[in-house]
Amino acid sequence: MLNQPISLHSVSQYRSLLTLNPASSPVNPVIMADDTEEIPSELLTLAQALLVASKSGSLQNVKDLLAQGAPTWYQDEDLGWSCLHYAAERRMPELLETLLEGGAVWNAMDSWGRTAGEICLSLGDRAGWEVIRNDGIRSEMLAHFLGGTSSSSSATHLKLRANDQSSAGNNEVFLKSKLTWDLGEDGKERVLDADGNGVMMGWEEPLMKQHVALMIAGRPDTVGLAVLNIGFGLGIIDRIIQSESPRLHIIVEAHSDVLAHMKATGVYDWPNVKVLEGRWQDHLIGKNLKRVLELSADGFDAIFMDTFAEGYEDLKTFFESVVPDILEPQQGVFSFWNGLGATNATIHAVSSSLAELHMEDVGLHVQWQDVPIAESQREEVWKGVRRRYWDLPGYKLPIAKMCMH
Ligand SMILES: C[S@@+](CC[C@H](N)C(=O)[O-])C[C@H]1O[C@@H](n2cnc3c(N)ncnc32)[C@H](O)[C@@H]1O
Repeated sequence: MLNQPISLHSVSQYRSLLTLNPASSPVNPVIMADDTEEIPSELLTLAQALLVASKSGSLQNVKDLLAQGAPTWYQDEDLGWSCLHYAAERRMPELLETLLEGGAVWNAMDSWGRTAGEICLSLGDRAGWEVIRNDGIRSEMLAHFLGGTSSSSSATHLKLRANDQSSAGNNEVFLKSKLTWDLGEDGKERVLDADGNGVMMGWEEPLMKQHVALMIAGRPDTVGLAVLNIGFGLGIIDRIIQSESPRLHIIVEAHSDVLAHMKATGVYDWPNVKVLEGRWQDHLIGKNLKRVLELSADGFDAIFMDTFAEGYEDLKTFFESVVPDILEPQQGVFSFWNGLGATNATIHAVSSSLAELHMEDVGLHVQWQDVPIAESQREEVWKGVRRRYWDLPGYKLPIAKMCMH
């Protein structure tokens, strides 16, 4: 596609905060109008003509400019809009297709962190949005096959491992960070790290309920279930799992403050609970995995993954290298907190689809449940929290099972 540096978007997972707000994300320099001294004047003229044509010209006009080499990566100074943003306002899917074929970047963000996809959504233009989303999936898959997503070989692709050394972006730093438990202004319990990032917040309880309902729903004998949960946090999901009386309930937790809290509140004494202290990587990768399987020889009926300050690559390692070996192959369900691209609807959709394709690669077939979460949009929920880790009205909840061929 193109080699110019464009806005760099980090897709974070697990409440890491390197999302899409330009004020807080590690954004590469966007090529905007104020960088004009770096752009040869003929190219600049073509770039500006393409913005105008995308905004109000004909499709042929846009095609002609692309044929002349007009750059699709240029974003104007006022709004930070690219040709794709202007085209998105016109509800012309074919125009979007033409620009994307001409090299426009599906996830270029404007000054407010919105992609052209958000413009389509705000206008109710589903067809236009799908054109952009599908291009995003194609382009991210291609980047993945070429090995470009986890390294930073191209600044235009989703960066699946956030380059953030703070507590919210680096698991090692987080695990040394002091945690505090308090009540938010919404009256709900929350746990914050030393930087004031929300590690887990009470507004998520209905979501956690939904995860358990969908993982365990329709199972006739919940008493017989073996469940594995990664990441205790506030223990919301573990309490819900306990109410289903599983025969085995393993909790893997790495943070010493959380472990101390669990001891102090009697979690270690819950029926059939076994707490594995340490990182999931220590217990579930390599030879130690065997020890966990000895606790449930047929594998686990439900596995849930919800950590903090880890990236998509960690989640991918989990579902590639752990899940297929320990999920009960007939009925077992794997689910995870889907915080992928959590502040931008288009990026949430594209990164969820990318995860789906990666799961298919290892024989996990995923179905998505669209869950509305109006609660997360309330202002008081986020008072006293450094940054929102979630900013969407809807959540794509994954339910994955091994494909039986
Ligand atoms: C978001 S909270 C989990 C919330 C939980 N689902 C609930 O319902 O309350 C994330 C938890 O994962 C733990 N954690 C982070 N990295 C981990 C790792 N690599 N292995 C195991 N636990 C980890 C954190 O200490 C934290 O307790």
